[in-house]
Amino acid sequence: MELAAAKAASGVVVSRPVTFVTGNAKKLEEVRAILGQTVPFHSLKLDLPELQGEPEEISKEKARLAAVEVKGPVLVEDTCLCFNALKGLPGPYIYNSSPHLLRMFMNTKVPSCHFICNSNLVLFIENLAVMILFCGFSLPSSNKIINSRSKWFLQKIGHEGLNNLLMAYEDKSAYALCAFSFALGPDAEPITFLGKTLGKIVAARGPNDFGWDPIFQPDGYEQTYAEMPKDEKNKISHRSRALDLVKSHFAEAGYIFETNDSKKRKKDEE
Ligand SMILES: O=P(O)(O)OP(=O)(O)OP(=O)(O)OC[C@H]1O[C@@H](n2cnc3c(O)ncnc32)[C@H](O)[C@@H]1O
Ligand SMILES: [Mg+2]
Repeated sequence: MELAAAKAASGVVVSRPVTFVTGNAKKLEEVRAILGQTVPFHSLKLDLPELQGEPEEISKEKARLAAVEVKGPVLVEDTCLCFNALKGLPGPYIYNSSPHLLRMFMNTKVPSCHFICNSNLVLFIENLAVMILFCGFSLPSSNKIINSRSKWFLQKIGHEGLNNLLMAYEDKSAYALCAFSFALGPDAEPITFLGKTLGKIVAARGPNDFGWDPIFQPDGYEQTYAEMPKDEKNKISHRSRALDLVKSHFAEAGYIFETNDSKKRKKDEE
């Protein structure tokens, strides 16, 4: 189906550059460095609701909504950090939760704390409650379940909290998953490109300037994402793997982007 869409798009004239919709400056920095000149794009911050579900579906729906807003070609991205011991959670919910419920929980002492001597068990129960709260809260909207758009979870429990979620498990393995979706316009079905990097969750090391980079150590490396030079992360990251597929798609589809110059030339020739 997606292949057919790509074939049908071959040689399609696109009237303007792709709008990469994101509100995350660090993400944008990496996308710029990885894509270079291969895909003509500019960026735009739009506050879009994010569907609850599988990463691919969240990303696709985000592209549909973005294309309607932009009325043109859009690229969107959704990134997850998934813990194998927790069957893939936090996953897409790494940054989405209800601030009200979370704040309520953070300010409430678990009653059983007074009676349980094993502090690891207390921590485990607290973590479990956090997981239930942040995965369980959703609002029905337009027949779809849409997450509360607030971005508090990572900020609230931090790197240490994310490590603590795995405290009761020996398996610290995890993966970073990136889902880009591209839609030619509001009427086109988005195409999704996935990139995955395997690794493990470690105590935070390195500069704290991009999300969970300090606690993710990719397999085969002694450094966390945060400790790596940027160009090294960009060679092996979930984002670069997904963007390699985006680049191949653009190369194969042969979209023709009209620039202001080419539009002017065409007008002059007429
Ligand atoms: O506007 P969008 O593009 O959605 O930006 P966002 O910041 O909401 O981004 P996501 O929903 O895709 O990402 C969820 C969280 O994961 C973080 N994140 C995304 N990519 C990351 C990376 O490569 N390294 C570390 N953290 C990352 C990001 O900062 C968020 O806290
Ligand atoms: Mg987001």
